[in-house]
Amino acid sequence: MSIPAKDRERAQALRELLHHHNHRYYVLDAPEIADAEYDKLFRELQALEEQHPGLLSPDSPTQRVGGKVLEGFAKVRHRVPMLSIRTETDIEASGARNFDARVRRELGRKEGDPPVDYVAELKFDGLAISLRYEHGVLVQAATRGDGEVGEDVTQNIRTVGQIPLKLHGRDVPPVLEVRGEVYMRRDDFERLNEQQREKIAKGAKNEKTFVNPRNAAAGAVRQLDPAIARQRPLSFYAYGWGEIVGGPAFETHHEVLQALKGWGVPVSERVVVAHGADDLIAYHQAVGRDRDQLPFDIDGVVYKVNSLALQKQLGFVTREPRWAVAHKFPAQEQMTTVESIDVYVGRTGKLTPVARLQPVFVGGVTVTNATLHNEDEARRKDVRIGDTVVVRRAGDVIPEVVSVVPEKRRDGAEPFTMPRTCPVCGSAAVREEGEADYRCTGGLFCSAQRKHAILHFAQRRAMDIEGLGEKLVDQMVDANVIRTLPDLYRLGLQGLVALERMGEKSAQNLLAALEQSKSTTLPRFLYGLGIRHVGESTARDLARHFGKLDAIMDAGLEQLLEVPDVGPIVAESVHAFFQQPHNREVIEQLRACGVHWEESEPVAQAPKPLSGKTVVLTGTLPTLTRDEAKEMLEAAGAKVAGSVSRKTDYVVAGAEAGSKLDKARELGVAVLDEEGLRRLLAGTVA
Ligand SMILES: NC(=O)c1ccc[n+]([C@@H]2O[C@H](COP(=O)([O-])OP(=O)(O)OC[C@H]3O[C@@H](n4cnc5c(N)ncnc54)[C@H](O)[C@@H]3O)[C@@H](O)[C@H]2O)c1
Ligand SMILES: [Zn+2]
Repeated sequence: MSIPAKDRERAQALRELLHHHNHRYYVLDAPEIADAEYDKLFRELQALEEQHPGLLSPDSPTQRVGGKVLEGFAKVRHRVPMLSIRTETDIEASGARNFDARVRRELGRKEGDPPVDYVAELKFDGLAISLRYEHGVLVQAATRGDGEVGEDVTQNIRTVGQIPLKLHGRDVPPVLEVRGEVYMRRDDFERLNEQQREKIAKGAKNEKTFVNPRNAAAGAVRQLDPAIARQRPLSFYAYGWGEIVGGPAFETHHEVLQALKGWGVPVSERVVVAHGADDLIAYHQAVGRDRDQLPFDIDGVVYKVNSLALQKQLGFVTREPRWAVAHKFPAQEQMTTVESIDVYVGRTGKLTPVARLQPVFVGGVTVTNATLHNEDEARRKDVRIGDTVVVRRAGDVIPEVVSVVPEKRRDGAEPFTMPRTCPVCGSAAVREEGEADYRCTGGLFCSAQRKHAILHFAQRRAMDIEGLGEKLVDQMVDANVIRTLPDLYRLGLQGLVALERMGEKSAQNLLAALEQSKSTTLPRFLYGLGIRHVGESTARDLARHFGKLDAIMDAGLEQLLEVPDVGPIVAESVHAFFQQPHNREVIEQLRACGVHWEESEPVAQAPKPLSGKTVVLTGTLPTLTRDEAKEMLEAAGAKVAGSVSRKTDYVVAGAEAGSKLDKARELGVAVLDEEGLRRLLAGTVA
């Protein structure tokens, strides 16, 4: 039967595509597509070739293990080929039955015959390596390469602390090839990428970040410079073997793993012997549950027939043994593109940059966006619009962008910058010193913060509006009955009763509570405005100090700083809040609605003795620590600066004062000792 032209063309296209991605993945350690996507293309080609065996060619990616030997490494011909593993396509735990059924069929087992014994292992997501020990000494380490010929990476592998250079214990075979996976733990990976980002930020040209731990591990092992390989933290687990000459006779796979462990080779604690399909299913489920807690990535589990005699009987097909299968878990990482970076405003005014993604199925759900947390984080990861990114969703954790695929960045993509105004209401967005987040300062006006603002305003310790709870606020805001605080005082009976689940009686009660709340105090009202850092006690301090709301609204930073217990952060926050015209407008409207309180005259405050003065501390004082002196000065209103300039009013110098004292003398700044400092604080020095 002839093969339709379209199938022939598709198969050709798939072969080329897969060759390309193999090269990126196995040779360059820099994949451009997610594994799940690669697997899909791979299966499509497999299906076409099964349907039309005439399409099969020996160089098809389906017929050989993917790797190629990198120039610069010596070649190693494997005495026993390093194969791949067939992947079970049914991703459900019950998929283990397919493998068991296949094995039983091929072994000619009938229903009622005893179950086959298997070994179940984790499928580590790293790089296969073959370690050759001769008389117990590591003599060569090789990558899998194309399965027949790999790369000699002995120098690099010697730097992996977990790999013994010498085996110990009894009966070590004179020749022993240990096969296993070199991998990178997740925390080591995050740390490595962090360092890479720092290097790149400092202008290093030939550095890059890695897409995932697997590629980082592969890149480290296949690094031509062992000094660089040494800096990459790698780990290792053994799961098999190649050539063995001499030594004890083994009957099962599990026995060999135990022997390897005895000789000092790391073998995972999670290797188990399983009797039949049910045990395999239970293993798949248990590992699936624990997966997120493991310190390294696995992409599934592997089942192997335990008996070596049965393994031999089952044999191989082209690139895979018939006695083993990989049973994968849903991918936790996928690649996708960033369509835009939006800034989301939370109910308390916090601005969060969010990457809007081309929808992608990862970790069992379709993900359309991933938080970038804050400005520093977005900059650190350097995510830009149009970028191809790796998105990770593990367990119930919210999806996050792990890394950017640097090769796929468009020309001219701009780094992300945080807007300086709130994208919802246009008020200034500010980031306080020492904080990671920007916040909208339009608390009373911003629709993103509406519900929060109303609830805060209504609470018992603020305006005390009884009956105005969370459910009702949600309902009124969602129905657009209330947009800003003054709307509360414009509610009528009709409007309220029209709300669902609102009886006439409760509506009347609410109106009465609102009416009553109009008569309040300045501290309650101030607190109710929800100004950041203004709690009840600060509201009281402000009210007492200024007496009148207008005085607070018009106060400059200097004046605010004169209030006892008000420091720069609070002053800045109060100032910024009342600078927003929208906030002032809302306050005017509230007053126009009849909200009132008794104002008073400002409390005459003894001015702080050192207001407006700048002091520099240097050297060691006889009895005060630097922090104590600083605290005392600040409490007296002084600013404590780090360096001496013409603006410095005093330098307080202790023992071993250095260049700051010289500078003070040079500029003619007054110099005090501890005694002088105490007099200054007491107000007896001018
Ligand atoms: N994204 C891409 O562009 C791209 C390209 C090529 C391949 N890939 C991915 O590579 C994988 C195929 O590669 P593969 O042929 O190496 O097969 P594989 O990784 O799926 O399975 C075989 C490998 O599993 C490893 N392994 C881990 N734990 C094991 C255990 N307990 N017992 C035995 N082996 C264990 C070994 O290194 C072995 O070589 C697929 O997941 C595919 O998606 C991706
Ligand atoms: Zn806003």
